Amino acid sequence: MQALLASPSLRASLPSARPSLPSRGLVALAAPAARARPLRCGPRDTMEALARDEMLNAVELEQWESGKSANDIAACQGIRIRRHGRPAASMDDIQAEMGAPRNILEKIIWDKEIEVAQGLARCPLNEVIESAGKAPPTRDFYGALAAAHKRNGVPALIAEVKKASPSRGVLRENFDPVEIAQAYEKHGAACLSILTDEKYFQGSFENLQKVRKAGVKCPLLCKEFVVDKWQIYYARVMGADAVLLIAAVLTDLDIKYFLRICKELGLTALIEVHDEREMERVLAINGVQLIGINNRSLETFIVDTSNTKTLLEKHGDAIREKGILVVGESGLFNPDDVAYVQNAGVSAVLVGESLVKQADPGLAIAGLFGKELVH
Ligand SMILES: O=P(O)(O)OC[C@@H](O)[C@@H](O)c1c[nH]c2ccccc12
Repeated sequence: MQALLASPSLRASLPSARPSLPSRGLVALAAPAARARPLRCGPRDTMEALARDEMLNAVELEQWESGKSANDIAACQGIRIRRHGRPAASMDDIQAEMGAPRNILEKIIWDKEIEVAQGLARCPLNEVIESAGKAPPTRDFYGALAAAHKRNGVPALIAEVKKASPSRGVLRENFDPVEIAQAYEKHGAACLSILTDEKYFQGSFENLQKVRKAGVKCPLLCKEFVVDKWQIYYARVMGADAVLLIAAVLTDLDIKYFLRICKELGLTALIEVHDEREMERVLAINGVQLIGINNRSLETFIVDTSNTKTLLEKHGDAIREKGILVVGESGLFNPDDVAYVQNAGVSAVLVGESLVKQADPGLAIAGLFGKELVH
C-alpha cells in the first residue's frame, strides 16, 4: 500500500476503468458526449508506467500502439463480454449503439459500469485510496485455505453469504448476513464469500462491512464483478481480505494491473476461469496464487462439475509447479460432489446455494462434507 501511495508518478498514472487502453466500447463511442468523457489520466502515462514495471508485454504494447480499441483487444483474447464505456449514458442510448447485451454476464457488466461511475461520484477515488491506506491489516485468505485443507483432509470451505442469484432467484427469504456468516464460521468454514452485487444477487458492500464489524475472524472474499480499480479499493475499505477477478470479463492487462493493486493493498485475488482459453491466459500471468474454476457458465448458467476435472487433467501439473491453489466453484451439493472435485485436484470449494437454502446453514456444512470441519 505504502509503496503505491508513495509513488507520485504511479499515482498520477493510475488509470481509469479500462486503464491503459482506449476504453472498451470505443468503437461505439461515435457520440460526442461519450468521447468527451474525461479520462482521469492519460492512457500514455499509464502504458508507460506499466511498461516500465514490465507489466506489459510486447504484444499488448503493439496492440495499444496500433490504436485498436480495448473491446477489439479483449476479443483477440477470446473475451466475449463487451464494455460500453459510457457510464453517463442511458441504457437505451447504449443499446441503440451496441444492440442488446448478448447474455446475462454482459448485461451485469454494462450495469456495473454505470454503477461504478455512481460510486465514484459518491466516494471519489482519492478518498477511497486514502481510507484504504488507514484500514486495519488484512487476513491471509490463501494461508487460511491451505491450513484448513491440511487440517481437515478435505477441500477447505469458502462458504458463501448469498441471498439470491439470477439463475436461481431468491435462495433464502429470511436473510441475515451476519447470522449466516457466524454460523458458517462456527461450523468450520475456512473463509467466507460475501456477495456485494445488489441488482442481480441482492448483496451489498454493507453486508460485507457488517460481517467484518461483527467480529467474524474468517478472511472475507468480496464477491463482486470488478471492472474498475475503484471497486478494489472500496472492497478493502469495507473489510475485504480478497477479491474476485473474472477472466471472462477482464483482459490480461486488466488482470495484471488489478493483481498489482491487490498486492499493494494486501488483498488476495481469486481469479475465476471457466474454460480452457481462460485457464491458459491466467496461467501465463505472473503472481497468480488462487484460481477458481467455475462449474457454472456465467453466460449460459449451465452447471457442469466435470469442468473442474477436465481443466485440471490438462493443467494440474503446471498449477502445482507454481504453488497455485485451485478452488472448485458452484453446483456442489453433497459429499460425492466434494469428493469428485477433490479427486480432480482442488484444495478448496466455494459453496453457496446448498448451504444457504438449509434451515441452519452452519449445520449444513457437515452434511455437505459428510463430516464436521474443525478450525
Ligand atoms: O451457489 P453455488 O452454486 O454453490 O455457487 C457459489 C459460487 O460459486 C457462485 O455464487 C459464483 C461463482 N462465481 C461467481 C461470480 C459472480 C457471482 C457468483 C458467482
